[in-house]
Amino acid sequence: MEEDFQSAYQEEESRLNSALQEIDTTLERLRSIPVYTGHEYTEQVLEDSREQRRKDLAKLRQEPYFGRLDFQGNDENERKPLYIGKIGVDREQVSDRPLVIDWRAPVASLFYSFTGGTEPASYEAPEGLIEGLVYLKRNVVIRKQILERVADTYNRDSDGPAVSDEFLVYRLGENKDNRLRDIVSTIQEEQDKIIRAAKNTALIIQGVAGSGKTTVALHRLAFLLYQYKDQVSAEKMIIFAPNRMFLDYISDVLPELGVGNIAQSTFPDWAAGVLDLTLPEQDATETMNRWFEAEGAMPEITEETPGRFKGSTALMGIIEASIKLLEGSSVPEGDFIPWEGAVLHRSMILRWHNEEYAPYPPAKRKERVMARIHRWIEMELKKSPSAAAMKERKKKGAQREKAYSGKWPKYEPLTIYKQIFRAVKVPGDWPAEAPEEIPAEVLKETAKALKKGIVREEDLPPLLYIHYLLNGNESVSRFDHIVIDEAQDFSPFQIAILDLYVRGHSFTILGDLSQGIHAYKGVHAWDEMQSLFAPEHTAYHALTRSYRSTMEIIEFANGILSSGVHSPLLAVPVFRSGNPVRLIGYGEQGPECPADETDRISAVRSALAALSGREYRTVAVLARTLREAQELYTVLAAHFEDIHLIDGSMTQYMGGLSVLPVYLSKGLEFDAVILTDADLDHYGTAAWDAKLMYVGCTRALHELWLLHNGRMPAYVQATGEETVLGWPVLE
Ligand SMILES: Nc1ncnc2c1ncn2[C@@H]1O[C@H](COP(=O)(O)OP(=O)(O)OP(=O)(O)O)[C@@H](O)[C@H]1O
Repeated sequence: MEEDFQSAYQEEESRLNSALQEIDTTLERLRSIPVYTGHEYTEQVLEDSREQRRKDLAKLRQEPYFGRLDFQGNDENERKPLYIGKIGVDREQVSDRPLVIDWRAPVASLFYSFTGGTEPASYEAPEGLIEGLVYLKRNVVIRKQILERVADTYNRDSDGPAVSDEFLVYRLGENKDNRLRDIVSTIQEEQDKIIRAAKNTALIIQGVAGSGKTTVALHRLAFLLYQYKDQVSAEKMIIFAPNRMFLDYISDVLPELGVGNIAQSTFPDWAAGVLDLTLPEQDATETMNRWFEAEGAMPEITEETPGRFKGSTALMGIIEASIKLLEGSSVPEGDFIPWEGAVLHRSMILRWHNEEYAPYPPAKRKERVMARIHRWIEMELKKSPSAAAMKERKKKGAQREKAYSGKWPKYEPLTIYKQIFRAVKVPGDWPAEAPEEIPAEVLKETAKALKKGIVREEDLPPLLYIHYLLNGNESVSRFDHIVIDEAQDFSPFQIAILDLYVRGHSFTILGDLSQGIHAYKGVHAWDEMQSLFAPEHTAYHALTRSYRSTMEIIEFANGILSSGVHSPLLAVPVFRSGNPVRLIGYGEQGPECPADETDRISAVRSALAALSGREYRTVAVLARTLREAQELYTVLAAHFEDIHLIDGSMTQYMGGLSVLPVYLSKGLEFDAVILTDADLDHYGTAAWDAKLMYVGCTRALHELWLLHNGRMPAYVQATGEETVLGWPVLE
């Protein structure tokens, strides 16, 4: 075994040296060609491609590839070692086998999809299905040109037919810094299927916590840019994420994959841009406070909860009907008379409006009709008997034109939205009462907020829809692809709106219903979203394997899922074992928690002190509410360096020691997590409380400690080998 390893290592070292030499020689040759700065088009194109190659090779020199796959196609007479890296590079002689194959290339898909066994494997190439035998799947770790590790994940010539998880487990065991990383060297089969799925589909992915949803979505973007390079561009792709700090957290992955310029936004930021609205900055925080900071049980969520109703397609119907009503009565009453003696009959204006410009949306239609009226005025002016009369008429005509334009309905989304909720005076022929389909409580609350000038996040989809119905989307350039992360917090209405702004229903929609802590506005079942698309335009995938946490943490979190969240979607762990989950009561004593240090803050301090010897790079203290997080932070800041409070307003994730309310931890991960207040005073027995607890527990990669004062909810079960009670014994 050791001998095999030695020889594999030597073989790879010598291949690395020759690859580096080849890269250097090519690079030297390319650098010796003078840079072309002239105006000849063909020369410019050649120079661009040389420059791209110089850049690729310079990058490749540090870490040329990460994997090797030995494959022999059925119609080939020898097995070929294929080296797979983040960037593909051809040899100087293009007919030769590439020096490095891009991980997104068709043949490289075998590196991910091959799951062992002696049967032939196949991949889809442009020329058709290629079948053959895989002999070797090998991971190599190269850093700064040094070969650090060689691990065979599959070897046909050895005994075991299965693909080994050893390298994956090694990778997962590493400590993390403050950024999400690429996973090109260890993408798993079920993830690869999603990454390489066809472009024009609304993919809906339900994935348990830590199943790689965010990571997979980012790799998928890189794949789409490679596979459909003539049809899509990075500038026309967008990622929607829950907040700006999360966008910062994921911001390194795409550049690592050689992809730049993809827009990243939160839905409110994007919507505010389309609507040209300035949203009050505190809005999201206010909504969070309403739902997460209140004492006692969460209010019941029904279809009449404002966020749920305003996110429903029922409201879309109400808006459509209201705009129709407005449109039907938009041409002002009476003929248009620019000055005495000239008459443009309303019947003519109606003909323009209802027939000639009928295909245009209302706001555009009004623009066209008014432009036509303007042209009519100019023709009439020419009939003036004298220059003086013309001047007089011109002045009067302009005034009346302006007045006439003012009599049209105000085609402005916020005004119409306020009218629908009867927060302002409604147009003359609208009924005084609001549409009866709007639940009374929603009507009252929304009208009250709108009268005060408050626009909430939940008001954005309806506002956008009104904007769309008024103006159409002809003038905006549509996206080539949209990624929606944490999609369980999105409403069907949001998705329906985004579908108007993307070509070919090209979506990657990822989320986890078990983490649906924003159920007051998000979906409760994926069908709510899937039913927006025709069956041939949508596909559903489930990711059940979880990569983030140790087996102990996953098993423990599964207990919360099954007995608290009541979800059948349990996570399947990778075989990576770590320390047991620790449950500690404040009142308990231990060698690291002296008798007098029995309160909450002392317990957290003791826990942090105990963990500090373990060299974790990111540690989180998760409180139940923001207020409690703030209190903890104030005290801890005096004792610990590199400590940060995450309060929802941050735009950057700093790593180190973070103190935050549990609901803001969604999407993030930490080497170690201390979840304070894991007791019945802070987490009730409802599924929603269990979801919050599940989110908190699944943030931990290697270590999870729960501190509690008194009884814990029944779904926190201290059974089995994966948990241990009390403080650790001093080592
Ligand atoms: N195939 C893989 N190889 C190595 N690491 C992986 C793989 N898949 C996922 N991971 C790691 O697992 C962790 C979780 O990934 P990610 O945050 O993308 O998951 P998620 O499903 O979005 O999680 P959550 O819903 O809990 O926020 C990350 O550290 C990621 O690097």
